[in-house]
Amino acid sequence: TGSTRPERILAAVQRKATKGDARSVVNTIDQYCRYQEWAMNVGDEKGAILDSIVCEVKPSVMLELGTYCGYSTVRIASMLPPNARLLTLEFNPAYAAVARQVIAWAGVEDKVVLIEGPSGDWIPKMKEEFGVTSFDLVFLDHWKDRYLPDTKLMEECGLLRTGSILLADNVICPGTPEYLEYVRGSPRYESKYFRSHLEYTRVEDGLEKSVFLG
Ligand SMILES: CCCNc1ncnc2c1ncn2[C@@H]1O[C@H](/C=C/CNC(=O)c2cc(-c3ccc(F)cc3)cc(O)c2O)[C@@H](O)[C@H]1O
Ligand SMILES: [Mg+2]
Repeated sequence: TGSTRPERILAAVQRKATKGDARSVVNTIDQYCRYQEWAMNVGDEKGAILDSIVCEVKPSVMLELGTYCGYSTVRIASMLPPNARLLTLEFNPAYAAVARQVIAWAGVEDKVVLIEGPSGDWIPKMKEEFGVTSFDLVFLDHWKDRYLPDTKLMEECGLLRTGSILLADNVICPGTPEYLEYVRGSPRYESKYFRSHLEYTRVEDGLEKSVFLG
């Protein structure tokens, strides 16, 4: 049995990226996925928008839904101050195993808690298991039809406070129509679209930033 795409991405990181250098890991994955084989990382163009929002918000506690290979996990963690925490949820054990090694190679494991399992099970346990009061920033990048149910679940679990920010990837491609309709139509959110492109392509895509108003 051959290697999987995430395993090949990890091999590229361990071969080419400087150990302990998060930016080198990010650049290596972007290089590999642009010139060797495409993969569903948020990528360099949308990643720059993600960086600017993480820098602006300066979250103390952040949640990422859908770790995959850990590309955005490393990107975000490299922007966080030492005492900030990034919790990231991944339910595919093989992807989680790759992500743990990518996160370790980047040297950001002290800021990251990778939780293996489905968001639907873990979101209701965030307070009791991880001492989370509320999330300052949530990056949604998992199955697109789960953005809306998981947002409603976070609301119900009291994990969003006035000013909490949701940042959603792929609102155009593959698209998250129900989620967009909800956050753009709800009086409880102030939403803004950041136009960009699908990672490593010229296809339109973008990020939706939605501030929870309480
Ligand atoms: C129970 C399911 C919901 N809860 C979940 N809880 C925890 N982890 C979950 C998860 N869902 C999915 N995941 C994980 O997130 C990741 C899934 C991401 C889904 N992303 C996409 O489909 C995607 C797809 C594209 C894409 C765009 C164009 C195209 F032609 C082909 C693909 C681009 C992207 O940027 C994407 O993010 C995987 O690692 C998966 O195991
Ligand atoms: Mg994505």
